[in-house]
Amino acid sequence: MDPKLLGRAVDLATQNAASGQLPFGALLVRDGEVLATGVNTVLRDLDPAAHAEVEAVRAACRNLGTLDLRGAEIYSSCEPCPMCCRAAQATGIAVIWYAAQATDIPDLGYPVPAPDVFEARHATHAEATAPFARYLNG
Ligand SMILES: Nc1ccnc(=O)[nH]1
Repeated sequence: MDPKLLGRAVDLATQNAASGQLPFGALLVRDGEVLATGVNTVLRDLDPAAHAEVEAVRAACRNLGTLDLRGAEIYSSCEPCPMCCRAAQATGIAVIWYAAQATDIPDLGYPVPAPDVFEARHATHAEATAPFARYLNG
């Protein structure tokens, strides 16, 4: 953990807030090198997935031309949500360092309230696995 990098993530969040965006920022770092940064652009882009951490992961993948970010870590201004953790995990990232805790976040007027129970529901379909076969068989 490099406290300077955590400070840079917090600074990014403050700058983002100064431009009217939600107050979150993140750096993606490997071997002490900042590979990418991200800020929350959910409001500007009307994109509910545009969290700072996700934007940093996207930028790093684009910059490096790979989906493999193993060995990298994220420094975030704030505790990451499950979506950001999974996006980072999907690229091989194992650690997100964060400054503010979820309990520190005041009511920002966003996100909308989540349902008490969320379900991904299975429905039987005869061709459900056809896309996989098509992909593998060309
Ligand atoms: N940690 C975070 C919480 C909410 N939004 C973000 O972009 N990041």
